[in-house]
Amino acid sequence: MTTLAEIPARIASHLLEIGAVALRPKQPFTWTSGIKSPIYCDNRLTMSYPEIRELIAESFAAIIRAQYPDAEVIAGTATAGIPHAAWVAQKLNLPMAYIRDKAKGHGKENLIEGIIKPGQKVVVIEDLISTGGSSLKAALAVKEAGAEPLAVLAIFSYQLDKGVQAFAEAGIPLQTLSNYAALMEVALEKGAIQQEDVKALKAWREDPSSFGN
Ligand SMILES: O=P(O)(O)OC[C@H]1O[C@H](OP(=O)(O)OP(=O)(O)O)[C@H](O)[C@@H]1O
Ligand SMILES: O=C(O)c1cc(=O)[nH]c(=O)[nH]1
Repeated sequence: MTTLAEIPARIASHLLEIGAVALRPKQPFTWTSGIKSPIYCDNRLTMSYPEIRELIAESFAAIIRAQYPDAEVIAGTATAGIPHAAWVAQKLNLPMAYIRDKAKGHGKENLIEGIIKPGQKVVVIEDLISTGGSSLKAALAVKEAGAEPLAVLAIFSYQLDKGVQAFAEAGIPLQTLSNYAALMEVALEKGAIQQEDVKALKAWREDPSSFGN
């Protein structure tokens, strides 16, 4: 049995094992925020591993049962949060919705798909937090629908100052199953990265916006 305290290392270890974490310092990745980064974490790969996605869903569900027992809707962020939200909603026998990054340009032109009613308490499920921009936008959409975002839960956070501050300013609780610190520790232990990689990543994290420019 895994205790809650073991989850960050266990999830980090799984992400490394399935090749979700890529380092590419010489050919930086472009993140959704426009930030150039020597590291990319593709949590979407967890969908393809039933035992890992089950651990993720059960961990999210345990947090919601313990801390947000009033949750009435589980809402995924499009696209990578959607499957995890579906598995959590199924476990908790709660309604599920998802929130697009922008309203659909045709059909019903919805931003939110599924039902979120005014006054309902909503937990937002995201796969990853970099700047927090995407998930906070989703939480804002929940508010604009007249509902209450109780928290954002995500699989992984880079723990960047920008993201941490954005959540604090928005007054929305953020909880993640794993994070950058746990990933670095496990990756060093496993020999997946070397001390010099950690040093280079540290320099990038201190000023991510100017990296690769
Ligand atoms: O915290 P942020 O700076 O907003 O970055 C994190 C977001 O970026 C990724 O989504 P992406 O835009 O790549 O879209 P996807 O979910 O459709 O893959 C990820 O799934 C998060 O939603
Ligand atoms: O910020 C992003 O766009 C981002 C970073 C990352 O490591 N993984 C991901 O899926 N998106």
